[in-house]
Amino acid sequence: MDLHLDHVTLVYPDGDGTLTAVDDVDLTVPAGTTTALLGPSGAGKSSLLAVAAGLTNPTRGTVRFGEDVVFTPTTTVADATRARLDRIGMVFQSPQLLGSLTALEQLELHAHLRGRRPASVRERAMELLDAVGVADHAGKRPAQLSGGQRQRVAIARALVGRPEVLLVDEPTSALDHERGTRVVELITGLARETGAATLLVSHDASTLATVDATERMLDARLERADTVAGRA
Ligand SMILES: Nc1ncnc2c1ncn2[C@@H]1O[C@H](COP(=O)(O)OP(=O)(O)OP(=O)(O)O)[C@@H](O)[C@H]1O
Repeated sequence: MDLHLDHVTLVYPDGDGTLTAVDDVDLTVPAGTTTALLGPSGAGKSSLLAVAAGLTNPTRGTVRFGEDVVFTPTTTVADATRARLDRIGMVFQSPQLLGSLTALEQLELHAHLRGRRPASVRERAMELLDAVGVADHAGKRPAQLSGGQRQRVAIARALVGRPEVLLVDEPTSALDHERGTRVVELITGLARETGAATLLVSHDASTLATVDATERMLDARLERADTVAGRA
């Protein structure tokens, strides 16, 4: 399913006034592809991701999956939570794994919370741990894994519910260039295989060789690609 942000604006209250963190952004991420979102600190990247994830409603505009309007200015918390559980996978800057669970259990719990049938979950979870290169560590807890391995488990966990949309916030910030590049490559490959429309926020353009498209955000707006190329 394609991800569409249609005229998305997000305004925060700010003292006596307001702050426009996202200003009339139009963006489509086709199913199975990965779009990277770059831009300086404070440009609005995390705010845009939060709207795409239904963590906050847009002030104006809508988020669609295909033709299906999923988040609007009036979406209820219950509907947003349900859509997030059923249809969206998220990877955060830090892996946010549960300390007492093994890698495999992190995925199983996540799938069960999403109401997936137990019988199919273990097989899918092992497939994904294999796909991200940590199948040999399925029985280990986070403290027994390296930073890169933990991030790989978090990526597998985000995909275990078979999400239509995958949202990734700075997955490489704790990794060196080599590992960061490999994690982005892994995400773009999995997006292609699973058909998830993937939006990936990054600070580090040098790790993005494998993404399908790059957008740059500045002062709450998207710059178009030709503008970016002109400035590169
Ligand atoms: N909850 C909030 N309330 C008020 N203002 C906020 C809130 N969250 C973010 N902002 C402001 O919105 C603007 C965009 O912030 P955002 O975190 O989306 O930027 P970013 O591009 O993700 O930055 P970074 O790369 O540093 O994470 C900033 O001016 C920020 O101060």
